[in-house]
Amino acid sequence: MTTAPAKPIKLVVACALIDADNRVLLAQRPEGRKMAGLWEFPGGKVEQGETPESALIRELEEELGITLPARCLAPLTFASHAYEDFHLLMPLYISRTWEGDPEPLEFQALKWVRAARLRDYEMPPADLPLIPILQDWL
Ligand SMILES: Nc1nc2c([nH]c(=O)n2[C@@H]2O[C@H](COP(=O)(O)OP(=O)(O)OP(=O)(O)O)[C@@H](O)[C@H]2O)c(=O)[nH]1
Repeated sequence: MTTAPAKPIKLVVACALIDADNRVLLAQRPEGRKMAGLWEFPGGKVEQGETPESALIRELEEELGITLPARCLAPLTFASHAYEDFHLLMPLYISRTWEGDPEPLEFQALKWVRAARLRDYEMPPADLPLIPILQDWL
């Protein structure tokens, strides 16, 4: 019997930013990248030497221009999804508090979305199981 070779696990951290109207921030992936045009939670890969929290704080600063102290991040849930060439493991944090107005520095667009409307936005397959969890929570 043969077993398929294990895919590398890619550790990506992401955050559901929630505004005063209880809407969640979705970001549209830029042109020219894999899954361009899909809507995702801001975040990115954990690099060597980083904790998940420090990676997320760095990504939110680079991608959105916001400052978010680690104490403002709470763990919400995670995604575990087999893509073709890697297995994605993505802790999803949640936050209601940060400094600055999110700007689409590395995205095509940003959108504040009500929980009930999340399915109107096409998201990467790994994110689909996260939607009902967020809807229950919000
Ligand atoms: N930030 C973020 N990434 C997500 C989400 N859902 C999801 O499948 N991903 C995947 O997680 C990976 C994030 O890596 P990345 O931010 O460094 O983006 P990337 O496309 O440049 O990755 P690459 O450098 O391997 O090509 C991508 O493969 C992206 O498709 C999500 O909601 N937020």
